[in-house]
Amino acid sequence: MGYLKPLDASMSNLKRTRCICILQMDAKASGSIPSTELFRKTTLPLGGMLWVSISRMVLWTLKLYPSFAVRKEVSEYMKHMIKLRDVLSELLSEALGLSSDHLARIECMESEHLSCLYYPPCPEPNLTLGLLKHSDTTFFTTVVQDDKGGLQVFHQDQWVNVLPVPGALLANIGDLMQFKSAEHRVLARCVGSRVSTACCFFPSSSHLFKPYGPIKELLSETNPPLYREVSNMEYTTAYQKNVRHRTSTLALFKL
Ligand SMILES: O=C(O)CCC(=O)C(=O)O
Ligand SMILES: [Fe+2]
Repeated sequence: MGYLKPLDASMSNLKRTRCICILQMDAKASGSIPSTELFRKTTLPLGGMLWVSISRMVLWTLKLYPSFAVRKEVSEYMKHMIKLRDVLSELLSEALGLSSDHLARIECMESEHLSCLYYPPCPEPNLTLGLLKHSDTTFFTTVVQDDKGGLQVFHQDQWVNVLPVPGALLANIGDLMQFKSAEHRVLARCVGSRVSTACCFFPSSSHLFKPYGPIKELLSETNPPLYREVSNMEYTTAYQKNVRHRTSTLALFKL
């Protein structure tokens, strides 16, 4: 990890991002269905139209050749991610002093969603971010980044580079775990593109309105709940509202 202070002051108010989500896939939905809505954010003023046009061409190519998005490798990758989720679920349960199947039983990470992100080179990386500062609205997310770097996590009041480690996966704690989720962002770079995949785990859509809250077995007089119960639907709705104002959503659910 390396610390990166000087850029931060000048970049903390940036609102422009330069990242295309080239594939979104819900692995449970009949094997693999590529989403046709592949955009993240397109808010570049200068040169933006050209960039958007190129992005649209990528979208059209994917629509014309949907098999691109359902390649065997993607399905295989998801199978491995699901196995990893099961192992992490057991390890996290045990680390909390619960039975190893506790988190699996409450079905808090039953669904998975894969995003493949493409960050094109940016002529003005000092004016644009690859991905704005955010926390994930998931239970947790695993990220694989290529060797270009650019991912940063907010730690002890500064942005810290998460340097790529060959063969390593990152596991990001998401908001639904209701610990302090890791705020992160991705820098834009002027030379060469960057790709990453983010595999998100969250409660299944059949539990959209199921309230999740502090685990009762872990509460005591000296360890009272810090957050109230919240459903995935309620949380996601609040998050989307808040993201526009760039304020913390977790804070809304604090007791
Ligand atoms: O591209 C990355 O390294 C991070 C992606 C990310 O944070 C996300 O998709 O939520
Ligand atoms: Fe993220």
